[in-house]
Order: sequence, then structure tokens, then C-alpha cells
Amino acid sequence: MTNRADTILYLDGVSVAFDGFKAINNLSLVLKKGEMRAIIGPNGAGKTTMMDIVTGKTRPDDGSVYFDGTVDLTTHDEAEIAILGIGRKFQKPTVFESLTVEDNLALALSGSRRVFDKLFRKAGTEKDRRIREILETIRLTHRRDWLAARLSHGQKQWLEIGMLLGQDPKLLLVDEPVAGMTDAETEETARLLREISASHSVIVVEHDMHFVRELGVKVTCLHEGSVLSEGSLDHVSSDPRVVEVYLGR
Ligand SMILES: Nc1ncnc2c1ncn2[C@@H]1O[C@H](COP(=O)(O)OP(=O)(O)OP(=O)(O)O)[C@@H](O)[C@H]1O
Repeated sequence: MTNRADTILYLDGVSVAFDGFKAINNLSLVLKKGEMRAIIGPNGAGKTTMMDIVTGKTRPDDGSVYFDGTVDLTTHDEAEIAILGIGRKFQKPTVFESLTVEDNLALALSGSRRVFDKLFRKAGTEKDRRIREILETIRLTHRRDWLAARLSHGQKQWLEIGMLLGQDPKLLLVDEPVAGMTDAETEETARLLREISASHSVIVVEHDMHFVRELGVKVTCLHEGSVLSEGSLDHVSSDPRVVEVYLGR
């Protein structure tokens, strides 16, 4: 078993039931610091509920949930967990359509940098530098002044990932980022997340196996609230149990 001190996320024996139905059932999942992991699994496998537990939206009935080695997430609420450094991107983009790309990012940054702004007069310059840096990462430098409403669906997803980065999370949870994207956008998103994972820990939930292959990371397949199979995509996708409940459907 991995030493908890080296982990960014450590779930051990986690269970949660809704009206007696175990949506998460003795789940153990460990993410090392700096790791990116892809989570796959059939509908109802517990992927969303697992993310809800990590972000404090749902309290587990049993088990341990630790962040960054030492922080017991079960003792913190959603707002505290966000401040601790766990950012979540939901499937549907929720950018402000009537604001420019830059203003969307500025807004995301201001939330986390308020104290910084007050302390340093040069904060404006620092904020501008961060915005430029994030625009580069999310491939939207040339769309800086566009209203977000004009962006393609894929670009809106990237902008939202950028807004998440603006909060400087240590761990990013990304839910089905490429649903509805073109093939070219999907491939670019894999590159983008690989770049982000050089300096962040990332969990990506996704059904698109082509995209998961492009990510090139360790894969965990959930089923009935626990880990069914884990390892390289080749290992997991050739596991007969995974084929039976998920890939072979
Ligand atoms: N608040 C809730 N109340 C009752 N049942 C719930 C609740 N949340 C989730 N469930 C049930 O728990 C199970 C796991 O659901 P969950 O949404 O976590 O699966 P998932 O792997 O994210 O599926 P999908 O791929 O469809 O998003 C499902 O059977 C779901 O109906």
C-alpha cells in the first residue's frame, strides 16, 4: 500500500448508501502527488458520487478520505475543501457568456487573490501575467477579447478549465471534458490536460476511450461503487470483467 504521506488523494474503505442502496461500496483509491488518473465505468458505477465525496458535497457513511497526505476531508465542508485546493469542473460549461474570455478569467482569479490584491500594489501586473499564462495554456490567447458566448463548445470547456486553474488548485477533478467536442478539440484537450498535469494532480472521468488513450495515464474502472480493475488502459480494457460490464455493452 502506498504511504499516505506521498498521496494527494487517499480513499480507503469508503461507503455511502442512499436509501439503503450502496452507491459507493468499500471503495479504495489512491492518487499520488502529481499523478493524473482516468476514471471509467458504466452508468451508475459511482463516479459522480465519488467526486461528490471528495468535494464534500456528500458525506461518506464509512471509510477514510484524505487530501494531500494529512487533511481529513470528512471533517470539512464544500467551501473549505475548495479553499484547501480541490477544484471541480462539471460536465456542462458554466462560463459567463456575456463577459469576455479575459473577464471570465479575471473574475476567477479575483476570488482567490483578494488578499494578495490588498497586500501588493503590483497585484494588477501579477494578475495580468497569470491571465496571459492561463490563456496560453487553454489555447485562447487569440480569443482574449471575445465574448464567451462566441466560443465553440470545446473552447468554453477550455475556458472553464482555465477558470479552475485561476483558483490554483492542487487537485483538479474534471467530469467528462470532451463530451460534445469535435475530434480535433478532443485531441487538443488531451494535450492540454497532459500539460496541466505537469504541475497539478488531476482526476478525469470520461467515457470516450479514444480520449483516455490519448491521455496515456493509469486507468481505474469503477463498477457498483468499487474498483473493478486498475492499471494501464491496455490492461484494464482487456480485463474480461471490464469488457463484460462496460466496454462490451
Ligand atoms: N442523491 C442520490 N440519491 C439516491 N441515489 C443516488 C444519489 N446519487 C447517486 N445515486 C445512485 O447511486 C448510483 C451511482 O451514481 P453515480 O451518479 O455516482 O454514477 P456514475 O458512475 O457517475 O454514472 P454516470 O456515468 O451515469 O454519470 C446510481 O445508481 C445513482 O442512481
